[in-house]
Amino acid sequence: MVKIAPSILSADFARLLEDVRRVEEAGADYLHIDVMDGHFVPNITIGPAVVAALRPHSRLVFDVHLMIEEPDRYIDPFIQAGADLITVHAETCRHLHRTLNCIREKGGRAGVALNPATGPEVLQYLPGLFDLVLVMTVNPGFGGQAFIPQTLPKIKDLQRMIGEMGGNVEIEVDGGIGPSTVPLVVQAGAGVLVAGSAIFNAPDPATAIREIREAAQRG
Ligand SMILES: O=C(CO)[C@@H](O)[C@H](O)COP(=O)(O)O
Repeated sequence: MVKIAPSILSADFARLLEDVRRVEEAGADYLHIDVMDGHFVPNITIGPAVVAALRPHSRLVFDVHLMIEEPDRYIDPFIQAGADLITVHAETCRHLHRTLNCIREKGGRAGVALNPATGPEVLQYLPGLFDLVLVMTVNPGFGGQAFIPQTLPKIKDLQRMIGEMGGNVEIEVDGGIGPSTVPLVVQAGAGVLVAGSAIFNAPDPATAIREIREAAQRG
Protein backbone atom coordinates (compact mmCIF):
# COMPACT_ATOMS: atom_id res chain seq x y z
CA MET A 1 0.00 0.00 0.00
CA VAL A 2 1.55 3.32 -1.05
CA LYS A 3 1.50 6.41 1.13
CA ILE A 4 0.19 9.71 -0.22
CA ALA A 5 1.87 12.96 0.74
CA PRO A 6 0.03 16.05 -0.50
CA SER A 7 2.46 18.92 -1.02
CA ILE A 8 1.11 22.13 0.47
CA LEU A 9 3.15 24.14 -2.00
CA SER A 10 0.05 23.95 -4.21
CA ALA A 11 -2.45 24.60 -1.40
CA ASP A 12 -4.28 27.89 -1.05
CA PHE A 13 -2.03 29.70 1.45
CA ALA A 14 -4.91 31.98 2.42
CA ARG A 15 -6.87 28.88 3.51
CA LEU A 16 -4.00 26.62 4.47
CA LEU A 17 -5.57 24.94 7.49
CA GLU A 18 -8.78 24.26 5.57
CA ASP A 19 -6.76 22.61 2.79
CA VAL A 20 -4.74 20.54 5.27
CA ARG A 21 -7.93 19.33 6.97
CA ARG A 22 -9.41 18.42 3.61
CA VAL A 23 -6.52 16.13 2.62
CA GLU A 24 -6.31 14.65 6.12
CA GLU A 25 -9.99 13.73 6.01
CA ALA A 26 -9.46 12.28 2.53
CA GLY A 27 -6.94 9.78 3.92
CA ALA A 28 -3.57 11.35 3.17
CA ASP A 29 -0.67 9.76 5.07
CA TYR A 30 1.98 12.48 5.17
CA LEU A 31 1.80 16.25 4.81
CA HIS A 32 4.66 17.29 2.54
CA ILE A 33 6.00 20.70 3.52
CA ASP A 34 8.36 22.33 1.02
CA VAL A 35 10.85 24.72 2.57
CA MET A 36 12.72 26.87 0.03
CA ASP A 37 15.31 29.57 0.66
CA GLY A 38 15.73 31.43 -2.62
CA HIS A 39 19.36 30.21 -2.80
CA PHE A 40 19.43 26.46 -3.30
CA VAL A 41 16.24 26.82 -5.32
CA PRO A 42 14.83 29.95 -6.97
CA ASN A 43 11.77 30.26 -4.75
CA ILE A 44 10.97 31.14 -1.13
CA THR A 45 8.25 29.42 0.86
CA ILE A 46 7.59 28.25 4.38
CA GLY A 47 9.46 28.57 7.68
CA PRO A 48 9.16 26.87 11.08
CA ALA A 49 6.46 29.32 12.23
CA VAL A 50 3.99 27.93 9.70
CA VAL A 51 4.80 24.36 10.72
CA ALA A 52 4.28 25.25 14.39
CA ALA A 53 0.96 26.92 13.59
CA LEU A 54 -0.36 23.84 11.77
CA ARG A 55 0.98 21.23 14.20
CA PRO A 56 -1.79 21.37 16.85
CA HIS A 57 -4.43 20.98 14.14
CA SER A 58 -3.20 17.88 12.35
CA ARG A 59 -2.20 14.31 13.16
CA LEU A 60 -0.57 13.76 9.77
CA VAL A 61 3.11 12.92 9.61
CA PHE A 62 4.80 16.25 8.91
CA ASP A 63 7.27 15.52 6.14
CA VAL A 64 9.52 18.57 5.89
CA HIS A 65 11.60 18.84 2.73
CA LEU A 66 14.44 21.32 3.20
CA MET A 67 15.44 22.81 -0.14
CA ILE A 68 17.87 25.15 1.57
CA GLU A 69 21.58 25.79 1.85
CA GLU A 70 23.15 24.94 5.23
CA PRO A 71 20.22 22.81 6.36
CA ASP A 72 21.97 21.94 9.66
CA ARG A 73 21.07 25.41 10.95
CA TYR A 74 17.37 24.69 10.67
CA ILE A 75 17.03 21.10 11.90
CA ASP A 76 16.34 22.11 15.48
CA PRO A 77 13.82 24.87 14.65
CA PHE A 78 11.81 22.53 12.44
CA ILE A 79 11.88 19.67 14.97
CA GLN A 80 10.77 22.11 17.69
CA ALA A 81 7.98 23.27 15.37
CA GLY A 82 6.66 19.72 15.04
CA ALA A 83 8.36 18.11 12.03
CA ASP A 84 8.33 14.30 12.17
CA LEU A 85 10.56 13.67 9.21
CA ILE A 86 13.23 16.02 7.91
CA THR A 87 14.68 15.53 4.46
CA VAL A 88 17.84 17.32 3.42
CA HIS A 89 19.35 17.48 -0.06
CA ALA A 90 22.56 15.53 -0.52
CA GLU A 91 23.69 18.43 -2.75
CA THR A 92 23.54 20.89 0.18
CA CYS A 93 25.31 18.80 2.84
CA ARG A 94 29.07 18.96 3.20
CA HIS A 95 28.86 16.32 5.91
CA LEU A 96 25.80 14.29 5.11
CA HIS A 97 26.65 11.63 7.69
CA ARG A 98 26.77 14.28 10.43
CA THR A 99 23.56 15.94 9.28
CA LEU A 100 21.59 12.68 9.27
CA ASN A 101 22.86 11.83 12.75
CA CYS A 102 21.87 15.28 13.91
CA ILE A 103 18.28 14.88 12.67
CA ARG A 104 17.92 11.59 14.53
CA GLU A 105 19.57 12.90 17.69
CA LYS A 106 16.98 15.66 17.77
CA GLY A 107 14.22 13.06 17.52
CA GLY A 108 13.28 13.21 13.85
CA ARG A 109 13.25 10.63 11.09
CA ALA A 110 15.96 11.40 8.55
CA GLY A 111 15.54 11.65 4.79
CA VAL A 112 17.91 12.39 1.93
CA ALA A 113 16.71 14.06 -1.28
CA LEU A 114 18.45 13.60 -4.61
CA ASN A 115 18.09 16.02 -7.51
CA PRO A 116 17.41 14.47 -10.92
CA ALA A 117 21.11 14.71 -11.85
CA THR A 118 22.40 13.23 -8.57
CA GLY A 119 23.17 9.52 -8.46
CA PRO A 120 22.23 7.14 -5.63
CA GLU A 121 25.88 6.35 -4.84
CA VAL A 122 26.06 9.21 -2.30
CA LEU A 123 24.06 6.90 -0.03
CA GLN A 124 26.20 3.82 -0.52
CA TYR A 125 28.28 4.19 2.63
CA LEU A 126 25.48 5.40 4.90
CA PRO A 127 23.48 2.23 5.61
CA GLY A 128 21.22 2.47 8.62
CA LEU A 129 21.51 6.26 8.82
CA PHE A 130 18.44 7.33 6.85
CA ASP A 131 14.77 6.41 6.91
CA LEU A 132 13.70 7.77 3.53
CA VAL A 133 15.16 8.70 0.15
CA LEU A 134 13.34 11.40 -1.76
CA VAL A 135 13.87 11.05 -5.48
CA MET A 136 13.17 14.40 -7.11
CA THR A 137 11.37 13.68 -10.34
CA VAL A 138 11.56 17.35 -11.33
CA ASN A 139 14.22 19.95 -10.57
CA PRO A 140 13.21 21.37 -7.20
CA GLY A 141 11.74 24.85 -6.80
CA PHE A 142 8.24 24.92 -8.21
CA GLY A 143 5.05 22.92 -8.38
CA GLY A 144 3.36 22.01 -11.62
CA GLN A 145 6.44 20.91 -13.58
CA ALA A 146 6.58 17.96 -15.97
CA PHE A 147 7.80 14.60 -14.64
CA ILE A 148 11.36 13.70 -15.76
CA PRO A 149 11.27 10.06 -16.98
CA GLN A 150 15.06 9.66 -16.77
CA THR A 151 14.63 9.43 -12.97
CA LEU A 152 12.90 6.03 -13.22
CA PRO A 153 16.08 3.92 -13.47
CA LYS A 154 17.37 5.67 -10.36
CA ILE A 155 14.31 4.59 -8.37
CA LYS A 156 14.97 1.01 -9.46
CA ASP A 157 18.68 1.25 -8.57
CA LEU A 158 17.79 2.68 -5.18
CA GLN A 159 15.32 -0.07 -4.48
CA ARG A 160 18.02 -2.63 -5.17
CA MET A 161 20.62 -0.75 -3.12
CA ILE A 162 18.26 -0.34 -0.16
CA GLY A 163 17.31 -4.02 -0.33
CA GLU A 164 20.99 -4.94 -0.08
CA MET A 165 21.54 -2.53 2.81
CA GLY A 166 18.62 -4.00 4.76
CA GLY A 167 16.49 -2.00 7.17
CA ASN A 168 13.32 -0.10 6.65
CA VAL A 169 13.83 2.75 4.17
CA GLU A 170 11.04 4.38 2.19
CA ILE A 171 11.46 5.65 -1.37
CA GLU A 172 9.51 8.85 -1.92
CA VAL A 173 9.02 10.56 -5.28
CA ASP A 174 8.24 14.22 -5.81
CA GLY A 175 7.43 16.24 -8.89
CA GLY A 176 4.91 15.74 -11.68
CA ILE A 177 3.23 12.91 -9.78
CA GLY A 178 -0.38 12.22 -10.80
CA PRO A 179 -2.54 9.40 -12.16
CA SER A 180 -0.52 9.09 -15.39
CA THR A 181 2.93 8.89 -13.75
CA VAL A 182 2.01 7.00 -10.58
CA PRO A 183 1.99 3.52 -12.20
CA LEU A 184 5.52 4.15 -13.54
CA VAL A 185 7.04 5.23 -10.23
CA VAL A 186 5.27 2.53 -8.24
CA GLN A 187 6.48 -0.12 -10.68
CA ALA A 188 10.00 1.26 -10.28
CA GLY A 189 9.78 0.93 -6.48
CA ALA A 190 8.38 4.15 -4.99
CA GLY A 191 6.29 3.78 -1.84
CA VAL A 192 5.56 7.40 -0.88
CA LEU A 193 3.99 9.66 -3.50
CA VAL A 194 4.21 13.43 -3.13
CA ALA A 195 1.64 15.28 -5.19
CA GLY A 196 0.94 19.00 -5.17
CA SER A 197 -0.96 20.28 -8.17
CA ALA A 198 -2.59 16.90 -8.89
CA ILE A 199 -4.31 17.13 -5.49
CA PHE A 200 -4.76 20.78 -4.61
CA ASN A 201 -5.55 22.03 -8.12
CA ALA A 202 -8.15 19.32 -8.60
CA PRO A 203 -11.83 20.27 -8.20
CA ASP A 204 -12.05 17.75 -5.34
CA PRO A 205 -8.81 16.79 -3.54
CA ALA A 206 -10.46 13.69 -2.01
CA THR A 207 -11.29 12.35 -5.48
CA ALA A 208 -7.75 13.17 -6.62
CA ILE A 209 -6.27 11.18 -3.73
CA ARG A 210 -8.55 8.24 -4.53
CA GLU A 211 -7.50 8.36 -8.20
CA ILE A 212 -3.83 8.37 -7.22
CA ARG A 213 -4.38 5.30 -5.02
CA GLU A 214 -6.20 3.54 -7.86
CA ALA A 215 -3.37 4.41 -10.26
CA ALA A 216 -0.89 2.99 -7.75
CA GLN A 217 -2.75 -0.31 -7.76
CA ARG A 218 -2.34 -0.42 -11.54
CA GLY A 219 1.42 0.05 -11.06
O1 LIG B 1 9.38 19.98 -3.99
C1 LIG B 1 8.61 20.25 -4.86
C2 LIG B 1 8.99 21.17 -5.93
O2 LIG B 1 10.29 21.57 -5.71
C3 LIG B 1 7.32 19.57 -4.88
O3 LIG B 1 6.93 19.06 -3.61
C4 LIG B 1 6.17 20.19 -5.58
O4 LIG B 1 5.26 20.76 -4.69
C5 LIG B 1 5.49 19.14 -6.38
O5 LIG B 1 4.48 19.73 -7.08
P1 LIG B 1 3.74 18.98 -8.26
O6 LIG B 1 4.77 18.65 -9.30
O7 LIG B 1 3.13 17.74 -7.66
O8 LIG B 1 2.73 19.98 -8.71
